[in-house]
Amino acid sequence: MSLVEEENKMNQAFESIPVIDLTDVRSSDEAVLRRIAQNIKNACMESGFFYVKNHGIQDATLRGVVKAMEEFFALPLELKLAIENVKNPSFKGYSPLYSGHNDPNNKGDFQEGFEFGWEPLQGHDSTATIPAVSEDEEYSKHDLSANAWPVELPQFRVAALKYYHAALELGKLLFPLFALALGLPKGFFEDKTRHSAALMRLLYYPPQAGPTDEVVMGIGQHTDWECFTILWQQPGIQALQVLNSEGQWIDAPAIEGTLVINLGDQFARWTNDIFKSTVHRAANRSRVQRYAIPLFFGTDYNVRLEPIPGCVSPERPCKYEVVTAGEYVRARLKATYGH
Ligand SMILES: O=C(O)CCC(=O)C(=O)O
Ligand SMILES: [Fe+2]
Repeated sequence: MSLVEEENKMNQAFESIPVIDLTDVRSSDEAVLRRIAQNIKNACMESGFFYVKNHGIQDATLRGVVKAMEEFFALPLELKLAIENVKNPSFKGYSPLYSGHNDPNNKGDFQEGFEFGWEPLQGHDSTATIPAVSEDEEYSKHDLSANAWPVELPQFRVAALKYYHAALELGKLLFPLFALALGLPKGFFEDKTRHSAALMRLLYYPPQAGPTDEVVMGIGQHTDWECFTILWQQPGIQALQVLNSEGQWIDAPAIEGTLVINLGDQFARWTNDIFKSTVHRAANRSRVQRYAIPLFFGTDYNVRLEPIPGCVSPERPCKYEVVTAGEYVRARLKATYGH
């Protein structure tokens, strides 16, 4: 059965998000990988969201980055504004409250953020990754420019990059599984993900207890733009919600020991919407601060987002104009953050 035919048989709106066990993700046995890929495929076709457990990222690495975030966001505002993203040619650095407009109908996202991209981390084994470069001059400034670290906190950079590299490694293990899930050779995305167009955002959501105001969300409803996002969310606080096809917001609780993986628009474009890039939002209605860390993992900026065979048919023609990943991300950045 082709992917289009399989899709036609699915008509139930999802009501929960599955947890997938990655214990065997490093296996060299393709049959083992195929079993994991089958679970991933179901989740991708249904909601585009799943949790992963036994993902291999050390607790200490996560504790390190969370401590670093707490210290960073507690700095006086003027020190954070010294590295505000608008001062950086590739918009790395700090973003203040309300500066993002993920939902253009909102008054701004009620979150602070810190964004950075690939940088080598000495003594860590994923330094073999080459930095993002683009053959397209227009986009190269976006991925090549240096990160903007806070000088006051030297440990912040180390802790953030340690987690970045660990999450990047996990992301690289997932691409072959997505390829298998789509019935493609395992290495299909290899030559399309050489430069790790992966951006990490450290997010801080101040508490928003009190009467619910739908207009003030921590992050307004949106889809992500890349292939997939690896999201760590702080345990113990319910904030993230995912919209199903019946217009219901389904809670995506923070499950201890897991990460959320959600697909973004690049995968929706590769697959002509057979893999879902689903609308989601988050608001911290608790009385304590909440932290979250997405890593947005895309293909290289010069890669054209063309539909994969099996995802188009005469009844399901290609829904999207073919653009490069860089063109797409840049257009979304402009619409959301004005740069
Ligand atoms: O904070 C969260 O749980 C979600 C963040 C998110 O959706 C994003 O940054 O794209
Ligand atoms: Fe998102």
